[in-house]
Amino acid sequence: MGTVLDEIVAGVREDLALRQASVPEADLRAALADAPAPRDPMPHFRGAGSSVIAEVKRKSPSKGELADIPDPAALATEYAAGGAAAISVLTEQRRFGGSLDDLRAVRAAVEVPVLRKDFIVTEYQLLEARAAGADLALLMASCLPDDRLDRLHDLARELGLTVLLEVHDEAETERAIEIGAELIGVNARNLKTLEVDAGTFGRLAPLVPAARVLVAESGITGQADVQRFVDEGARAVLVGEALVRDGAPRDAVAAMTGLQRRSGEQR
Ligand SMILES: O=C(O)c1ccccc1NCC(=O)[C@H](O)[C@H](O)COP(=O)(O)O
Repeated sequence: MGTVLDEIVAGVREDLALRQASVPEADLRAALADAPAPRDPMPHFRGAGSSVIAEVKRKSPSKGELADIPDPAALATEYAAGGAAAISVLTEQRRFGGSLDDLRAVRAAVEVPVLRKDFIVTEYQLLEARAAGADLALLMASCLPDDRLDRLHDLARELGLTVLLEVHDEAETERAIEIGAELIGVNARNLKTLEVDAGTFGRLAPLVPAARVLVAESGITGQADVQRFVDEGARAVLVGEALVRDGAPRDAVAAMTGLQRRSGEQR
């Protein structure tokens, strides 16, 4: 039997085949001419104190329904007002309830860079991301064999997308370093078992050269968690559930933003 991740990716591929049948790749490439210019999130992540990538997330395989989000643009506007450095939009439909329409709506509403958070396994999905106005795209080492990760990483950069390259163990971290990823996300959630281990970041961060920007992802519930990851070397945190469940998302983002490392050199 396959893992949850295998099942998600299989669904993603089925939905993708339908979209590819209705919008040929050539049309998508032509649409890129009309896409807004990509915005660079790196200066913000390299600034002083913690940055927050605030996520629009309706539901998840690990938790089921999280929040009713009828207007993702309104939520993103609150996040941006709280000081979010970027907005992550989960565009996977079956298990997370998202869409590229969510991403387009968010992109039109905020000035901060927008991340397409999905299970990207083909070139076509990167073209879709850019055509919809994404500034960043997630690539997950756990979903992609070496040669495919290399190709997608190269194409993303050609398209002007900043890649958030997600890792969960030592081998994936080595690959991310080798490939030259500037922005490396350490996901505390094991996507095969869905277990969250907050110790993952502290174990992997020392393997990563200081010039790369580290993002701590998943299971972050508030300021204390952010402070812990900042102390361990994170420049940014990616937060979904805690923000979508919070009645005051603007304040919640503000509380997680700008925290300084309490000891040691800033990465
Ligand atoms: O969130 C899940 O249950 C999940 C399951 C399988 C694959 C991916 C999954 N989540 C994607 C993410 O990486 C998170 O949405 C993101 O890191 C935010 O996590 P959280 O703050 O814990 O909502």
